[in-house]
Amino acid sequence: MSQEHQDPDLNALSDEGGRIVAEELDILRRIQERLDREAQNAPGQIEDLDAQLIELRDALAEAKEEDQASLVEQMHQVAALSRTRGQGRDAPVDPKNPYFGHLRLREAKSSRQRDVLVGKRTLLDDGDGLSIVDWRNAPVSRLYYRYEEDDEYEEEFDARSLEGTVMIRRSVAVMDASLRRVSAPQGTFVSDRRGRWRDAVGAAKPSLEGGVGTAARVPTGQLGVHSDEDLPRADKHLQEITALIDKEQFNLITQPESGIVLIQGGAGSGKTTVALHRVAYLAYQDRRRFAPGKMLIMVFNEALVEYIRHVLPSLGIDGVPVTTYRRWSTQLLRKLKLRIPISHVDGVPDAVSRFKKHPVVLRMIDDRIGWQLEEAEELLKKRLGERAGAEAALAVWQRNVDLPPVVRAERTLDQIKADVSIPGPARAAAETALRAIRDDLRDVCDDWLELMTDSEALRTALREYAPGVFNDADTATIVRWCAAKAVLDEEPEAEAERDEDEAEERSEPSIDAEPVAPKGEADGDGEDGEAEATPPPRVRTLSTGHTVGLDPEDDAILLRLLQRKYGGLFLGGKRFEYEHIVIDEAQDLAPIEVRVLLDCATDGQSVTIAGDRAQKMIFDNGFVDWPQLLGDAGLPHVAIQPLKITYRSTRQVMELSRFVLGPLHSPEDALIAREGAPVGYYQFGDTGEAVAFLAEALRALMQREPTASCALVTRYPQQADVYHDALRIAEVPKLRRVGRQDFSFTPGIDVTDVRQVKGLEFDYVVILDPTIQNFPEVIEARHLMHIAATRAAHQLWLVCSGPPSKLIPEDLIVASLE
Ligand SMILES: Nc1ncnc2c1ncn2[C@@H]1O[C@H](COP(=O)(O)OP(=O)(O)OP(=O)(O)O)[C@@H](O)[C@H]1O
Repeated sequence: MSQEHQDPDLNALSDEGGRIVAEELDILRRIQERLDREAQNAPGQIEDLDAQLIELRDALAEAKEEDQASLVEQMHQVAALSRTRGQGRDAPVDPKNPYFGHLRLREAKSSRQRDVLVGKRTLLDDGDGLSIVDWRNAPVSRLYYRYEEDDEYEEEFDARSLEGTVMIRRSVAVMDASLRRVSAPQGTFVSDRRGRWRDAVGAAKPSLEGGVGTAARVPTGQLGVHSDEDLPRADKHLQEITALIDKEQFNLITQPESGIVLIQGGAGSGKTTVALHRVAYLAYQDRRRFAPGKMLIMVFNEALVEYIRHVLPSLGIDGVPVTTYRRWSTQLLRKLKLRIPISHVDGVPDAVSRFKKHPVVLRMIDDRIGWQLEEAEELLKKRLGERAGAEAALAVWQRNVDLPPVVRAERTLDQIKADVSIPGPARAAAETALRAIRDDLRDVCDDWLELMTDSEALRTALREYAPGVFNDADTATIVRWCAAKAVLDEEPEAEAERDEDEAEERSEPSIDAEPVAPKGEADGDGEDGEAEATPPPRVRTLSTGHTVGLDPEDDAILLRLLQRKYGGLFLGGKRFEYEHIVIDEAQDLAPIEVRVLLDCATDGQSVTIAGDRAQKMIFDNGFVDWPQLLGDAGLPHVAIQPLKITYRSTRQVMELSRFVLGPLHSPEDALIAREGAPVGYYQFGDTGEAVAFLAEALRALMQREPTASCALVTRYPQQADVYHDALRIAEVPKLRRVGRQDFSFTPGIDVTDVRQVKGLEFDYVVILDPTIQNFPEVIEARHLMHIAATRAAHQLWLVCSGPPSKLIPEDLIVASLE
């Protein structure tokens, strides 16, 4: 039902609130009437946008100064529309949800006022002074994101400087064609479904002042801070987030298309939000270059894959592959058809995993390639001997020094073959040598086997490049485990005979291999199809009963070897690459993995890296801080862009989370978060008592706030099983046990363990049994408890049925006993 059919009741608002809301209702009505008119009058009519552009350009040349601003703006809008339509992806303004921001601008020169609305599509001004600008149309929407109400603005549009004052800046929520919320500097006003408007309380934005006095008051022992389920909440609708994006976030989203943007931000500061909006922004700027299939979003776990896939359509970028590193690398390696079967073994010893993620491996790869090239040159020289033309042939090889090794050998071979100025005998000798060199350089499986099984070289590298990192026992484990990989070099006879075609398929990758479309490679959809198309994964079983296969960490090593040898990854003769790559939660990747990803970006390296040093979950990748990761990944000069405001969690949650982090938290980070309900600590003698208390609180919560999401988070999965079973018996509604990242992202109660919840968000979080055993005073426990706590948007409880962890502030525990 649209707003016009309702009878809004503004009686409960102050005069100012009433005036603001009435003004917004009027604008919405005018826009909706116009959209109705357009839909009736000209269904399917396609405007000649090019003609409009030319008209506007001519008008601009002759326009009076006071009209220029509006004309330039319209030109931008038409140009943007034209770009979108040119790709056949036009979508009209959605009358149910036409815009989310409102600016009233007064131009300095003409003193004329115009209303510019910001939304997800463009609607040109048809003379009534109202237009909608696509938020991705940066020159215009920049005014919305960069300026506050009453600010004077000065912006360059196409080399013209436009000046004026922002008279009004409001964000609005239109849901199902009805205006439901208006946020203005004067206040936030909300309407229920029946059109009754009121002032919103407790909705203060995070600010440096801390919004004192706006905390939602919650009776002790009650889970839940919202009394009115009718109230639309900011954090549940991504479209609204687009309205709320702040200046710093917008600056990051609209960074130049090329180059690496590294975002460091605390939990809930909007890193993922910024990264996804950046993808949408780039796609809008250049749909051809940043087509969905040419971008990649790499996230930490399957739950985030699912969550982001849900979100992409609302940003207009569905079709962008979203995946995890593991899935991506395994699928890619299978497509590359190496002669070693791509199947992984479990139970990799910690020391081995740590070694394979350590930058030492990058150095070992570089060293190995260095030796190979030296040996190659020696061989070439030896074969050429004193023959006439030897120097000329050698000079060709040396001239190609900057090419990737395999390409260098191939190119040199071709050039020498074609160079008739080199006498025949020298040419023939060079050709023989170069063929052998090329074949040797191409064999990355051999490289990998050598790296793993040359025990002496391994020991030396560990000693030299990672002194003190691996002790003698670690080194022994690494050498032993890796040496066993030698067996992968042997093709079991039965298998080789069983399927000759298959063996053929697994031959060394070649730049001229059969074409395989890169699209779908990493989009996750191919997982099943992938399994069908690729030889079933196999491992070798030794007589000892041990299975030998690749370790998960080997994927990155093999991919890196291929990149170094071939100058990239090639599928079907084409470089496998992306126009833009998002790497989320980058602190949990190893430098070698980041390096592999970066080298999958096209020239210009358009990459967004987001992460938080405080949210480490992988502890064996050697991550200490960004400068070191960037250095190891070959990016020493990338600037780190901070996001400082916490949007997800309240000040109370963040204060507790900082205490939990202890020395891992950098004290210079200011805490900017909105006020909220106090963190609750509840101590019980045993689990049964805790369950009884929780069951009551959760039942009441689900009754009061049926749309709420709540996570009950344990340290270990088995503990989640226990709580889940007990709560189920206690008939807690909408209860789910989430054990394998299979969140439904719907209202209800998810019982899960801390490793599942990374990157996610819930209205309420209860950490179950934060005891001294579950969360001891060690780095890993600090990070894990911090991650669990910062998933809470509104309220956090700690429910403990054992001696409490030292990571919980003493005064919180004491207060709970009073
Ligand atoms: N400018 C903003 N105004 C209001 N809410 C915002 C803003 N930016 C982000 N948010 C909201 O804050 C929450 C956290 O955002 P997001 O998940 O992007 O943060 P993050 O930094 O990736 O978090 P984490 O590192 O904890 O996973 C989301 O609900 C998001 O919609």
